[in-house]
Amino acid sequence: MSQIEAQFRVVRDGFTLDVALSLPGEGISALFGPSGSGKTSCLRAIAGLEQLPGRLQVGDEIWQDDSRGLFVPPHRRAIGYVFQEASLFPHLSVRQNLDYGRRRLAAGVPRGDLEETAELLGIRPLLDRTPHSLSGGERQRAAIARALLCAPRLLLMDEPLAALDLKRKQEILPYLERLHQELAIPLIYVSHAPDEVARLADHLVLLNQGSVVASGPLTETLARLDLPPAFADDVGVVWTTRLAGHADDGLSQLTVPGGELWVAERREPLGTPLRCRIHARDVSLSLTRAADSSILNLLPATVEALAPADTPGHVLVRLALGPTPLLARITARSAHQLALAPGMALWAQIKAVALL
Ligand SMILES: Nc1ncnc2c1ncn2[C@@H]1O[C@H](COP(=O)(O)OP(=O)(O)OP(=O)(O)O)[C@@H](O)[C@H]1O
Repeated sequence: MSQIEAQFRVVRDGFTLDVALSLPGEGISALFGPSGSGKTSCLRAIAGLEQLPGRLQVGDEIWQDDSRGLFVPPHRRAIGYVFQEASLFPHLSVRQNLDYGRRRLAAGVPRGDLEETAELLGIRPLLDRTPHSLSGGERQRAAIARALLCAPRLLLMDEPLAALDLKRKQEILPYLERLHQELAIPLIYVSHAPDEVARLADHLVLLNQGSVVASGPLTETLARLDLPPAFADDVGVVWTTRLAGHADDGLSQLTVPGGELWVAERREPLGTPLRCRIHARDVSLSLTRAADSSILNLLPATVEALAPADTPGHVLVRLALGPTPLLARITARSAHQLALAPGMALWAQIKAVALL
C-alpha cells in the first residue's frame, strides 16, 4: 500500500493540534511524545472516532477531505483499533469475541483465518475461555487478534501495553515483533515508552505540544541533534544489526553497515536481525585506537556534526560509521581538547550495548 497522508488542525481549550503526517504504507510507525502532545488525538482522527478539521488519505482511499465535504464514518474505514485496555465482550468466549468483527464484514471482504491468527498471537489454547479468566497480557493479545480479523487495511494501537505490568509487557512484546514480521498492512503505534518504540518501530514521528517535531526512519530520526529537551533524556541510536558469528570465549558478533559489535553470547541462528540501543552517554571518543582499554567495541568513525547537549557543559557529537549514525555525549571541554570538527576521523568507544 502506498503512503498514509494526514493533515489535521484544531484549536481547543488552549491546545492547538497542527500536524501533517506522511507515513509509510508498511511496517510500524510510532507516534511518540510526552503526555498531552496529541498522539491519541491524531490516532482517533485517523480512525474517524473524532472529526478534526483536515484531510486523510490511506493508500488510494480518501477517508476525509474537508474541501470536498468528504468524511468516511469510522465503521466504513477498514481499521483495526487496539486500545490501552482490551475491550472484549465479557459474556462471549475468546473465540466468539474474535469471530464478532469477522462476521460483520461486508460480503466479498476476505475473512482472516481465526485459528491462524490465534496461533500468531499464542492464544489458541485460550479460545474457549472467557475474557475475565485471562491475564491482562492474554486479553490484550486477544484484542489484537480480534482487530486483525476485521480485515483492516490499517492497524492502530494506542499504548497497548500501558496498562500492563513489566512482566506482562515483556510477555507480549515478542508477539508484537512477530506481528511486525508477518503483517502486510501498516501499523500506527502510539506510545510514550522509548523502549517499546526502539524495539518495534521502523518509522518515528515525534510529537510535542500538538506539533510534529521530527519524522522519518527510526535510526536517522533518533540520531538527530536538534530534538527538543522533551526527547533528550535518553538520547542515543537504535541499530538493526545481524548476528554474524560466535567466538569461543562467550561473545557473539553483530554487524551493521560500517561497523561491528561484540556482545554477550546470543543463541539465535546466524543472520538473525537483532536491534540494539546505544545511548550517547555510553559512547566516548579518542583520536587513536586505544590498545590499553578494556572496552571491546572500538569503532572507526567520522565526525558529522556537533551540537550542545541538554546537560550543561556537554555536547552531542553525531558520528558516521559508513552509512550508520552514532551519537556520543561528551563534555564540551573534551570536544575542545580533541579539536573535534566535522570530517574528522577518530575512534568511538562503546561502553554498553542494550540488546532490545
Ligand atoms: N475532546 C477533547 N476536547 C478538548 N480537549 C481535548 C480533547 N481530547 C484531548 N484534548 C486535549 O488535547 C491535548 C492532547 O491530548 P491527547 O490525548 O491527544 O495527548 P496524548 O499525547 O495522547 O497524551 P497521553 O500520552 O497523556 O495520552 C490534551 O491537552 C488534551 O487535554
